[in-house]
Amino acid sequence: MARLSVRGLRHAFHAQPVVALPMLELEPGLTVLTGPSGSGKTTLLYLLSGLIRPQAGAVIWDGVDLARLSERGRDRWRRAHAGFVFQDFHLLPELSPLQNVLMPARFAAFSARRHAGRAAGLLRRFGVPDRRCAALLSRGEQQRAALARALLMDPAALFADEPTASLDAAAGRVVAEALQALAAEGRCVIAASHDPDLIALAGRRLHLEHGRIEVFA
Ligand SMILES: Nc1ncnc2c1ncn2[C@@H]1O[C@H](COP(=O)(O)OP(=O)(O)OP(=O)(O)O)[C@@H](O)[C@H]1O
Repeated sequence: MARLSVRGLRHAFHAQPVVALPMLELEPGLTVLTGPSGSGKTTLLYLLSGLIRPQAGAVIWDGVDLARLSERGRDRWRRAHAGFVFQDFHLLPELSPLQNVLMPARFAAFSARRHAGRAAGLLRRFGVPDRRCAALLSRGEQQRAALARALLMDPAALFADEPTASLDAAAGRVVAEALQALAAEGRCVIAASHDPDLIALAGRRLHLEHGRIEVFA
């Protein structure tokens, strides 16, 4: 079970403060980051997942401070502990859904064959049909395939940037409910979103505005 502690987190672009978060403790559950465009939601997601190193402060996952790791160390941490879902899926359209889901295994010590059963199980779980290539999936199916890919290595932390923004309301609700179910299984799921359905399912909301962050339980 993942636990996140943030202390004195600050990050600025061109001397313009974007993220200032003195303290945050997160246990497994669904947390949504809200706020107007440009308020720093994506930047905060990147800081919490170690994609960028903060200029000040600590981002501690289960005792490991990502801010003290090298870029390679953070890469290694992400491969073992983090999954990512993006607004536009980021699937490779010419590969099958199964091949897409297996992508994270290419860096793993085990061969892709060891992961094939788990990948197929995840596609079944999210109701993604077997097609010749991912480009033939509906948008909702593509995002569910992306969710399956994010879960291949069974990460304790799942990060999602506007995961329902490219979907219609019905497909978006399916993805939002899947994120809630994944959080209920003991993961820290952190999603930036404007989607009222997803926000309504969150156990916690962080609202970003003018560099300030308010926490709503
Ligand atoms: N690499 C960068 N270099 C310079 N400025 C950046 C960089 N990344 C983000 N910013 C700036 O930081 C601010 C916050 O951007 P960010 O993408 O985190 O906001 P957001 O809340 O996710 O916005 P949106 O909802 O539009 O995606 C913006 O003013 C943006 O222009």
